[in-house]
Order: sequence, then C-alpha cells, then structure tokens
Amino acid sequence: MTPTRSGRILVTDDDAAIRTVVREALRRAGHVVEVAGSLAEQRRAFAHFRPDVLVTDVVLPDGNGLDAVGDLRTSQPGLPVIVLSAQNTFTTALRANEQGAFDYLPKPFDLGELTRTVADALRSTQSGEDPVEEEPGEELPLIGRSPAMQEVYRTIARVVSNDLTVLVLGESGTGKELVARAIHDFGARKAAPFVPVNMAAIPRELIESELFGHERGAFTGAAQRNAGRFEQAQGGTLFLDEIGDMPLEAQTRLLRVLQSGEFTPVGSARAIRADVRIISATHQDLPRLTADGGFREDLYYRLNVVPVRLPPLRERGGDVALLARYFLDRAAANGLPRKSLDEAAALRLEKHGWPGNVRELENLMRRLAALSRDPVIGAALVEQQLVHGQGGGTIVPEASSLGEAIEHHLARHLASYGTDLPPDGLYDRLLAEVERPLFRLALAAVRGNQLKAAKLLGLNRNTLRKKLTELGVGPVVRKAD
Ligand SMILES: Nc1ncnc2c1ncn2[C@@H]1O[C@H](COP(=O)(O)OP(=O)(O)OP(=O)(O)O)[C@@H](O)[C@H]1O
Repeated sequence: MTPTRSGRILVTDDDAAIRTVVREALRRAGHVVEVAGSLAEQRRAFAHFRPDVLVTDVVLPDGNGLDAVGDLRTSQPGLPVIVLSAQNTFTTALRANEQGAFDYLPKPFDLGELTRTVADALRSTQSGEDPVEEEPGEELPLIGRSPAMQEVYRTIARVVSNDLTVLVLGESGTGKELVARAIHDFGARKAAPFVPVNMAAIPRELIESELFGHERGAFTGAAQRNAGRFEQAQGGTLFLDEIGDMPLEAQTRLLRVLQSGEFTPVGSARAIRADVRIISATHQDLPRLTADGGFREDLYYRLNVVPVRLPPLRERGGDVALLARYFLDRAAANGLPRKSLDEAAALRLEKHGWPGNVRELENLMRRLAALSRDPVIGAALVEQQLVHGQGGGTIVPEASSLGEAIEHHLARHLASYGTDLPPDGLYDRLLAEVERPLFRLALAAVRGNQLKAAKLLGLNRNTLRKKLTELGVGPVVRKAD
C-alpha cells in the first residue's frame, strides 16, 4: 500500500500500547512518527519535530490535551489536530470542535479510520512530502498488517492497561505465546516476571506441585521446598498454555484458586495470596470441549473474559511475504547468510496453505537462508522446499489408513518445530490425542453408556472409566463444587 502523501505525525497518548499500535499503523502507511506520553513530552517533541499533524488524547497525566491545542496552534497556525478520547461524550466532541480540531475519534477507534483521517488532514494542509520507505516494525514483536491482525492489535491495546483475564485462541504456531508476551510487555506488570507453563507437557500427577509449589517432604522425593509457577509469577503474568489439555481434576483446583485468589502449596497449611494476571491459550475448540465434558464450563467462563482470536496464517492476506522477509532479517541477525526474497518467491509463499502457521514459515525461511546459494531466493527453491523439504507440504496424499493419517499429522507437527525439539511428553500427548476422539465417538455411539462403550472398545469397564477420568472425557460439568 503506497500512501498518496506522507507526513510527520506526532502522537500523544499516555497509554503505551495505544502509542505503539498507532505509531506502527502510521509508519506502515508511510509516515514519519514521533510519540509522546504527556503534555511535557508533547511540547518537547513539538519543538524539534515540527509535525504536520498532531494526534492527541484528551486526558493526559499532566493536563488536558485539548487545552494545549490552542498554544500549539499559536506557534503553528493551521496545524490539523486529531483528537482521540475515551470520554466519548458529546461535550468532548464539542470541545474538540471548538478548539478547531480537524477530527474527533472516540476510543476504541479503528486504526484504518485513523490512518484515513490522518491522510485527509495532510491533504488539507497541502504540505506533505514524498512517500517514505516503510520501516519494518522493529519495536512491535508482532508482525502483520492484514485486517485480521489489526483486529488482534486493537484487542491487545484494550487489555494491556488493565488486569483482565485473557484467553488466546488459535491454531498451533499462530503466535499465541507471542501475543501473551506482548500483553505482558506493554502492560503495568512488565517489570515483574512472565511465567509460561505448558499444561500439555506436565505429567498429571505433577500438575498441582508444578502450579502451586510444594513444601519440603510433601511427597517422596520432595527434598526441599519448591516455589510453583503461581509463586514465581507473583506481581507478573502467568501464561497457561494448552489449557484445553488440563485434566479435569486440575481444572477444579485451578478454578478454586481463581475464585478465592489464593493458592496453597502441596503439603502446606498456609494459603498464599495470588497476585498474578492470567493469560491462557489453546489450539482446541474450547466450547466444544466444554460441551463434550472435557472442560469445566465454569472455568471456561472465568478464563474467557477477553478472547483474542488469532487468525491462521492462510487468512492473513499479504502478511506472509512481510513475515517471510522479517524472518530472513532475523536469520541474518542470528548469523545465517543475509538473503532476500524475489517477488515470484513471495507470491508462491502467499499461495501455500501453512498448516503449521507462522512457526512453519519461520522454520522454512531459516532453512531457505541456509540453503540458498544465491543472495536472492527465487520461486524454484521455495517450491522445492515446500514440496520436498522437511516442512512437509501442501501436497499430503490421501491417507489410506489411520496409521498413515497419524503419521502425516505427526510429521507435520514435528516439522513445524524445525530444528527445535517439541515440548517433552510427546508419546503421552499423541496417545491422548488419539484416545480422546476414540472414546468420545464410542460413548456417543452408545448414548453415553459406559458399559456398552467398554464392550464396543473391547476394554474392561474399570479401565475405560479410569482412562476417561485421566483424559478428562466425561459428563458435562456445570457448576463449581
Ligand atoms: N505475528 C508474528 N510476528 C512475528 N513472529 C511471529 C508472529 N506470530 C508468531 N511468530 C513466531 O512464530 C513462532 C510460533 O509462535 P508461538 O510459539 O507464539 O505460537 P503458538 O500459537 O503459541 O504455538 P503453539 O500452539 O504450538 O504453542 C514463534 O517463534 C514466534 O516468535
């Protein structure tokens, strides 16, 4: 997207997340952007930066953004001012108008609308410059400017300044952990730890002590006191990844902690107040899992206060090439040869289905940077790596048996990690992945009658019951006990 006119834009907002998101959007539209967090910073930036357009919030830590407009206008008559405000009252809009503001955008605003308003404001001044080169988003860890990602940025911007519980949903490799980190890094808890914990990788018997810690001698092998993840995350953020894989009994314990705001280490009589922000994530269809009885409905509602839906890469039109080039830059920064991508290669990448999402693309780009003899990567090498490379490919033959289907699935899953190893516990996770649908289908076929399901499966009834509890497949749980 080439802007018709670019300019120098000063953005004043006390919310760091909004500053970042707006700066990023305007830079991508080709403008030169400076940001300020207060009126004092705005005055300083104004003096040396001489903006063509000012975008300002109303409520700032050291005064009212609208009051300052008059002074700035005296030194630069005709300066277009775009007012952003969360005080979406008619009075704010009126005052903005009185101060001669070019436009007034109530918060939350649409980034596309803001970009359009800035372009209109610049046109009104006739003082634009030639379009500038777009800069890569070096400060924002999340790359992408598709409409689907803009929606994600807006949701993030809305949750960074508060402590609301966030549930990040998206296919494997879409960047769920990265989003959780961004929410932490741009929020008030950024100086405290961000503690990730992968629920799919912890053996069920260790989940409680892993999350809540244990006292010395709490169980065989507990030689000393161990702080759990909740304690490690005090003051910060606890990221519960693969929450859909949490066994039901652990879900009940987690729910109690969330309800009471306290946790008790295993073997301790003393409850500890939990001061953590919870962000959880899953690639699973949680409403369906809940309906099937594999996930507690009450816990689902507690975790799903603000959902962030990460689109699969195939739905982020135009972002593939952007990300691909970003990963090539990153590979070069990490010591791999510096390579670029030609347009045909970028187009070929955009056409791929990306079952492993951004992770698959990242690994492919690393591989291409290492393999390409040419400094410019062309479509032929991309094609060859997509079809024959270890990344698996678009062309997955129709599986003729369950084993073959599993093999394809597993091969693709493993390939998505590239040279990294997947989290431990692969055997159990894979078995659980196969067993869960098998048991659900068997139960559904016999209308939930466990005796009949056991017969159908050729399993002992007690074995089946034990497995169902272990895997968290069971009747729908509706209330906290
Ligand atoms: N928008 C993005 N911009 C830049 N890098 C990204 C983006 N999204 C994902 N990545 C990168 O892709 C890789 C996978 O992302 P991440 O681990 O956050 O995915 P995930 O959804 O949590 O995966 P899983 O479900 O397998 O745990 C990481 O290396 C991450 O840095």
